Amino acid sequence: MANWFRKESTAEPTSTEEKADLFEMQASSRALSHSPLLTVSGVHRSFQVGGERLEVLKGIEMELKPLQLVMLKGRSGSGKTTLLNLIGGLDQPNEGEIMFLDHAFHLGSDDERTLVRRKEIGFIFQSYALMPLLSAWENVELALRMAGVPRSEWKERVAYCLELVGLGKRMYHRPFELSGGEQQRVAIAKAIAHRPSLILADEPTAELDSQMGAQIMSVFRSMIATEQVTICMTTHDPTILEVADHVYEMVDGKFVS
Ligand SMILES: Nc1ncnc2c1ncn2[C@@H]1O[C@H](COP(=O)(O)OP(=O)(O)OP(=O)(O)O)[C@@H](O)[C@H]1O
Repeated sequence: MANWFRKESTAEPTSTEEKADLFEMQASSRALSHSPLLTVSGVHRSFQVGGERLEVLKGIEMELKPLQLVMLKGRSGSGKTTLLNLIGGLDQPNEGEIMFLDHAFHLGSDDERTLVRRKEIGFIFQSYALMPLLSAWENVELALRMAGVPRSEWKERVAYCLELVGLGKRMYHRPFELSGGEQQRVAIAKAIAHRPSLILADEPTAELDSQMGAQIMSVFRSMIATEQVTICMTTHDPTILEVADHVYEMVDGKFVS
């Protein structure tokens, strides 16, 4: 663990609880300081496909500042999801650095990145990724259980998150009893429930009509204000891009300005 936690005090955290406390302290001090939440420097990612090497990311430089809504745009296959996976610690670069809070995602082991991810990152996918047999309430509760949030906090937090996304009256519906926009709002409540500092969303509005897409963006905006979260998402939709604080355009594995 020596490389993983930057020493801001002389005592290394040892237990999972101590590490969790440290994450929270780092996240809140980061939000106050306005220094970047995430920095990507010189990142390359390639894949071996058959006998060939496919260069997908070719030197990415990027920064996410606290409380920003940042969007990645680019043609299909340009590398947006590959980058989102690296930022979320689901994958590692072949070259370059990814610093998230004070964690070096390019160096950490799978287990170390998983620990940070569970605590600090929420994911939202185009296809909602809800458990079909569980109600909206149970889906959000499951996210809290997975993140190790004490059971005593679940009830209040689940109710709060579902209210935040405007589903106060649909808490006990199962996914098939909800519209696409409502299902995506459950997915958002799930992603935010454990109080992450970063939300990563891959095409969160792609399955929705423009009115529902606009509603999701308005939920994102209120989440940034009330939950002190930073959001990085991919989109193809030009009307949605207008809402962003910053847009990175990817062309063939690189950002163009
Ligand atoms: N694990 C992998 N192995 C091999 N090739 C991969 C892998 N992951 C991604 N790729 C390739 O990398 C390229 C970029 O894929 P990526 O999913 O990042 O694009 P994208 O910009 O998100 O596209 P879309 O908008 O269609 O989702 C594609 O050509 C894809 O086939």
